[in-house]
Amino acid sequence: MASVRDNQYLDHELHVALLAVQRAAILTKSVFHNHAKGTLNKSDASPVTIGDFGAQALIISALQHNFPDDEIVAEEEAKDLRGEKGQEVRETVWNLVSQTRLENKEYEETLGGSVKSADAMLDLIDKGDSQGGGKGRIWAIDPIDGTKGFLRGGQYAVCLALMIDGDVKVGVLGCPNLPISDSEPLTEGIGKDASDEEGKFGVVFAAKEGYGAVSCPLSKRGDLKMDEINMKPLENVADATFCESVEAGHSSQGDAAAIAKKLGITKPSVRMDSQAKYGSIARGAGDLYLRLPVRADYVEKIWDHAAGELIVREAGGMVTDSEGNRLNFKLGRTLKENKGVIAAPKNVHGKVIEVVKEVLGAKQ
Ligand SMILES: Nc1ncnc2c1ncn2[C@@H]1O[C@H](COP(=O)(O)O)[C@@H](OP(=O)(O)O)[C@H]1O
Ligand SMILES: [Mg+2]
Ligand SMILES: [Mg+2]
Ligand SMILES: [Mg+2]
Repeated sequence: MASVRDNQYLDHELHVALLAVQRAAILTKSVFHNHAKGTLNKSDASPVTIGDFGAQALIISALQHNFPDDEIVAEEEAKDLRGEKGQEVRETVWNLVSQTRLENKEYEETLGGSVKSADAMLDLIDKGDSQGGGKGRIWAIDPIDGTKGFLRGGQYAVCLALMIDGDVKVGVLGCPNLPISDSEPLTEGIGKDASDEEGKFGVVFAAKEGYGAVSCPLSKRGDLKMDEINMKPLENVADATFCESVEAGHSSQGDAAAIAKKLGITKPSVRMDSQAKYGSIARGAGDLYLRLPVRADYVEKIWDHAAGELIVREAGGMVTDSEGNRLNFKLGRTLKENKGVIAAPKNVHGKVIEVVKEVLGAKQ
């Protein structure tokens, strides 16, 4: 198979996305270790931190520099950082954004260098307000996915995807707290080699549609030494390790346990925040990702899935909703046609969906 690296189609996009995610991950890592996280509560009562704002500003700055005509759907907005009320948080975020750069100067130039001012930073954050849809080039950004994990010291991911006419073409996930090595077992917390070592920390996963998936250590320089990754072959679904959200409010852990039992799975679930779940199964550290609706009225957001979905598919897996339908990224900022997410190796995906339908159907 052609690899992510050996074809020029969308190569600049992939390169910029990889560098932008690495730079943003340097910022989030520094917040994770050195700062009060400056948590605010959003209107839906979910948290957002200075790390989320700073990472979004840096990623959008890099995209605007390289692809000024592209649209951007990003999770956060700058409203709470504006005016007198927002001054303190704004200044903290600005400090972070103005100080964070890749150590490799050439790479930093590729990203367009620093943001010019605090006001420019706020405007960049608000450039992520596209309504999305099925036409043209649209980037989806989740600057910190798994904010609750980030606050708890668990897993989180910096997520960036490019959609063209509603199809995900490029996906990048920076996971600063996952083990660097693809052969480490599935982990809930910080991997033993995830700490700084020659400027390396955690892992970045990437995929380009039709060209496979890769992983590479995150590094302060922005170096890109990529290895191909693949889902682990799984002959018997009963032997699977499955992962799910740490947050019971995001995915029904009771339904997942019932599904696992019916599939004959005996290993306990690995609970992990964020799209690190997609990256982990794509590199064969686990087999299944089950995300089962808790509330009928919740609609999944495109930035929570776009990058991870492509990475799992390109690593040889299949990703659908709980009814077996592909995720539809063409409908705006949300996946309004889909409920839940089931990611699995292709050969067992049908069996898993059958059991998911039985278990969810029996509740109605
Ligand atoms: N009721 C709900 N059901 C499913 N997902 C939810 C949810 N409420 C919030 N989320 C999403 O779950 C994401 C985290 O997923 P996970 O549980 O896999 O770590 C959050 O992303 P953010 O942390 O970017 O806000 C948020 O968008
Ligand atoms: Mg959020
Ligand atoms: Mg998210
Ligand atoms: Mg987020």
